[in-house]
Amino acid sequence: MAAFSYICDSVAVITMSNPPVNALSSALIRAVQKAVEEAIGDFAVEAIVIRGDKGKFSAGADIREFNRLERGPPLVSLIDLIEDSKKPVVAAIEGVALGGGLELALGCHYRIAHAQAYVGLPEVLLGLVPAAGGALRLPRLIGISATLSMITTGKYVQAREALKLGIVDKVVGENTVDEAIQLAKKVIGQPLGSRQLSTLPVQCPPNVEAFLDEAMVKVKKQFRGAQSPLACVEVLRAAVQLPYLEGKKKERELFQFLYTTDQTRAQQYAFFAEREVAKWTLPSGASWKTASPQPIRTAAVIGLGTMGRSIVTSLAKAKIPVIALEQDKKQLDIGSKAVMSLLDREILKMEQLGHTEFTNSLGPVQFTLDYGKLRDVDIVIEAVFENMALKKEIFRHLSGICKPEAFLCTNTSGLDIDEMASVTNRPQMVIGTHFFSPAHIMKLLEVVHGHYTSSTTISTAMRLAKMLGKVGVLVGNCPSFVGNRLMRLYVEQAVFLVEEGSKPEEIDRALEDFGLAMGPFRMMDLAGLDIGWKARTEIGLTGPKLPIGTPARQRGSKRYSPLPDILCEKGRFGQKSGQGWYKYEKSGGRNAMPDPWLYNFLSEYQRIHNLKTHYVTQEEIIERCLYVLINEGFKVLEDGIASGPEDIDVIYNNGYGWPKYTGGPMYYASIVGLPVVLTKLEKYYGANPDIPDLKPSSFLKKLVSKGNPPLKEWRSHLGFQSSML
Ligand SMILES: CC/C=C\CC(=O)SCCNC(=O)CCNC(=O)[C@H](O)C(C)(C)COP(=O)(O)OP(=O)(O)OC[C@H]1O[C@@H](n2cnc3c(N)ncnc32)[C@H](O)[C@@H]1OP(=O)(O)O
Repeated sequence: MAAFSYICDSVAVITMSNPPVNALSSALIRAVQKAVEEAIGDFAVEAIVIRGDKGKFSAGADIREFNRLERGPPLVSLIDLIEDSKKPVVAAIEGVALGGGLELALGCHYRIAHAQAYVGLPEVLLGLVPAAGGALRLPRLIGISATLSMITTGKYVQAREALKLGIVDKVVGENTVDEAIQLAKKVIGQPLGSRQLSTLPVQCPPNVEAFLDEAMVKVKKQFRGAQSPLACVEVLRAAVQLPYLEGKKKERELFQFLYTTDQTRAQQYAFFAEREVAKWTLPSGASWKTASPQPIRTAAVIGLGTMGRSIVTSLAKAKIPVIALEQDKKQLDIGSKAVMSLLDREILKMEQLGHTEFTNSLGPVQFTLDYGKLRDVDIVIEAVFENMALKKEIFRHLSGICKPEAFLCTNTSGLDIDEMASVTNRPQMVIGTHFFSPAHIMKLLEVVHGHYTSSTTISTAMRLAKMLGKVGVLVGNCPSFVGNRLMRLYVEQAVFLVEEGSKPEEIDRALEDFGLAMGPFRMMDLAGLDIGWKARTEIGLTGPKLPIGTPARQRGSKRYSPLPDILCEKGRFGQKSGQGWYKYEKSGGRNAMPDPWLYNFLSEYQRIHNLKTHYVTQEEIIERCLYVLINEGFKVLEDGIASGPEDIDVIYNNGYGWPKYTGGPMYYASIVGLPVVLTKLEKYYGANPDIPDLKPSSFLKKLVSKGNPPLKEWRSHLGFQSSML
């Protein structure tokens, strides 16, 4: 744990060591402080280099210590000690310098970074603000505008971009520590005034107050409901308006306020939940620890529709050579052009960030009509449209062509993995890899484990997620898996509320105000209403397969709303047709406007079906839409489709635009209190007995009867249910 120092030609090298990421725990801060004091007091030492052990500078404050009552020595005084040192201090940044790690480096007089390193102030992602001088020193180094972008988004900045911005003084390809020692020697005896960032003026754009006012408005809109991005703008205002020492007080004040909020607790939970889900275990005992992933050196994608194109892009971005296959020449031409344009956009983005080498580091993409080219790939991802017969035909075909060691994946968003696996000669190597659109951007990969899937296959798919920069969540095989299974009920509830008298824009506003990235109606319009319509037609919920005489608003004993089907029959498919739940300026337009036509249509619909409408409050919208989803989450746990509430939360936070500052649906339920959720569900089910999905799940009831245990104990109450994992 201890930082130790040694002297190399009058340069003391201090190594921070706290595996695996050298998080600045109380013990590490104390140890570094001691080492710096020793080095400063040692006559033989003329300069100091600070580095992190095992190729990582530091991932910042030790988040695991956040909830402990006893507090260690403040990082701020260590950083001040470093900055005030009369002997030059150089940070040798390898791997990461994040949060408090970067703040410590900003206290150093010089910074050298390895080309593969990245830096950032991601406190905002934990619901906090940088509070060890970072938000005050950084604008003095790189200006208000660049700092604003970094601290409000928490984005990680690669070394070359950091150099361009002025965060680091030099980027090196190798021997970072040796280079830092050389630099330290070179600057011995030189004045350090201009290198003590806290003493410099803040670099402001003209009319900085107006700039910050505008920033506040933008940030409020962009991070709706989140407190920490607003506090980040406030810290910058303090940096501009106040002398450094007073700015420090304000920084501390904001940090201490945020530190006590539910939002930061939820975001810390979300952070650890993401790491937790990587540690999958099966009831058989196989786990992430015992299974060995196989190497993925080459991949193929079948189908170049919207999903296929972005999956190819995602693989290419991860430098995995990929073969993209289409069934006919016309589709191949359209698809390949679309992929090339996506890749061009990615290259442009990277070039703008200063990564000139990026073009060469994309994995090569080859387009083909020939299945034979897939003979040697390590993994195939099928991404054709949702038709079981077609998918089975493809899997049968792949079985005969691909090498026996190749893994066969499907991007289905809800069809049966086992049925596909059953037509192959390697069912144990078939797995669902459910990407989210656009796949080269969205962080989630739902990894769907079928009955036959081997632990090696799971481990390889989970490794693929990591290679693509995604969070892989292992779930069991059931219709619609986890994400869409819950989402379907949420959307259905929203449509029922429209039948009952609410308007799409009222429902969207309520849920967007809650923090969801997009309300259900805008989401349906964006995705295309025809997709769900086709799926419902195929399974006979509507269209020609629907038995004659079926009541319009009932399927079996359950309530059904034909509203989305009727809109499709009228050619209202959403954005693509210029009208859906909203109207748009043109086909393909994005500006959703309430549509008076729809109001008339709904009144007529309510009249025809003799529906009694009522005033739907914002509270009812939130509760019915979210609690029905949460209720299904409990059923998913009960069915053994997800192994814990964390899995569901990670899926929703990363794939469905759920506000991370509420932790995810299951964590949110735990904060609201399970007895409250249960009581409300009972009330809504009582009023709507034809919506059985509102009937509280037995697992929810069980948890309430056990005294509403904290979320981390829920798994232990699952009992001996049959796990599908
Ligand atoms: C006054 C307050 C001052 C400062 C405030 C702060 O500094 S807040 C902290 C800001 N830092 C961060 O938010 C960094 C978060 N970490 C990451 O982004 C990634 O973990 C990282 C460092 C890029 C490494 O990613 P990788 O994919 O390689 O590994 P993984 O994420 O699985 O992490 C490995 C294990 O390290 C644990 N860990 C990571 N960061 C921290 C941290 N700051 N504190 C404590 N622990 C950390 C992570 O949980 C993993 O643990 P494990 O037990 O193996 O699951």
